[in-house]
Amino acid sequence: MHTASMDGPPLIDVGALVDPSSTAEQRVAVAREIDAAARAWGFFYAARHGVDESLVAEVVRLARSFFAQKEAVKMRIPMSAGGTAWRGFFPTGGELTSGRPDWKEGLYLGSELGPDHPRVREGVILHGANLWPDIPGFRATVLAYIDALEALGHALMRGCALGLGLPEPWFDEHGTRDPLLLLRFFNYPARPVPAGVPASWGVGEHTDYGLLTMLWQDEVGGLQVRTDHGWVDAPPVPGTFVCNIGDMLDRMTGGRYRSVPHRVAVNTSGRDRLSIPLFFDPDFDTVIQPVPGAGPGQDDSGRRWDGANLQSFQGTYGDYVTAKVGKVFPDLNQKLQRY
Ligand SMILES: O=C(O)CCC(=O)C(=O)O
Ligand SMILES: [Fe+2]
Repeated sequence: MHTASMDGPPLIDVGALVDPSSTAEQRVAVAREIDAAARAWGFFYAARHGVDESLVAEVVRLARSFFAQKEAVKMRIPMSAGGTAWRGFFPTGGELTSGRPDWKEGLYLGSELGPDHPRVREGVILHGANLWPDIPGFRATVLAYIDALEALGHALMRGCALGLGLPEPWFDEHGTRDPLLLLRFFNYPARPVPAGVPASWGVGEHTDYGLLTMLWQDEVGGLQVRTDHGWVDAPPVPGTFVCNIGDMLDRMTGGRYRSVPHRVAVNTSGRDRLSIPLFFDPDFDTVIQPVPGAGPGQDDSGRRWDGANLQSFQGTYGDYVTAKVGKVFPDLNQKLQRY
């Protein structure tokens, strides 16, 4: 296993997991590397991931053209218009990750569900239609990207299953048949934090809620990962996705695969930083249960950013994420309380 930087998360060639002609032996070899990285770091870089380079480049171009618009144009699709589907644009300072505003702006997207979808009809949070900016090609390209990353997510989860000694399709049959997919475009402005705005981070320390996050980042850098020996950079590596384990996979594996805190420094590079995470999460109705062979997880509340004992969580993924969402977006919380 080579490392992406001297002492950053490992870089893994995941080609065998996405290549239909690979052998079981080749896939097991990749799974072993993912297993080691998920235990030691909770993070790895996925190289040779099979997502078309030109599709990635097109998404990046569209994301940049979205953020380059005037604030008033971006505010034509504010998150407040997305309601409980949790879609749309929020301006810098609009998201509170660790109770403080983050110095970033973002566009929230996800699987496109029409008004007749049963969950949309029921008003289930995080489900619904996107708010599309008025930019040619935006919708088709974003939806193609979500599909491509969904395929990669399933492939990486099959690698996790193999790494855990489970049958390859184990997660497909236990929670990811219809995964919750959330896509975000983030712009960390070069513009400094104005005096009086209490923003100390691009994104404050947090863990991700679901199973697996696949993040594209540009060449600016700023992502940091917590280790037992302090914070370590996860610098940009062209052609890769930074992948990290979320809370639910930590819970399901009894802490064997770790959902590790990370954060993004305020951008002082002099140019804007773009990042694009895709959150590959369990089906909303999945009751989160330990995988076969998972030991009893240890209470890790003393180490966790939110003081929660993840291993004691009982319920569906929907229960978990609903409780979290309201803390990050106070406006949405008010809606949830009414809901
Ligand atoms: O922008 C990044 O590099 C990381 C963002 C992140 O951690 C998140 O959105 O959960
Ligand atoms: Fe994150």
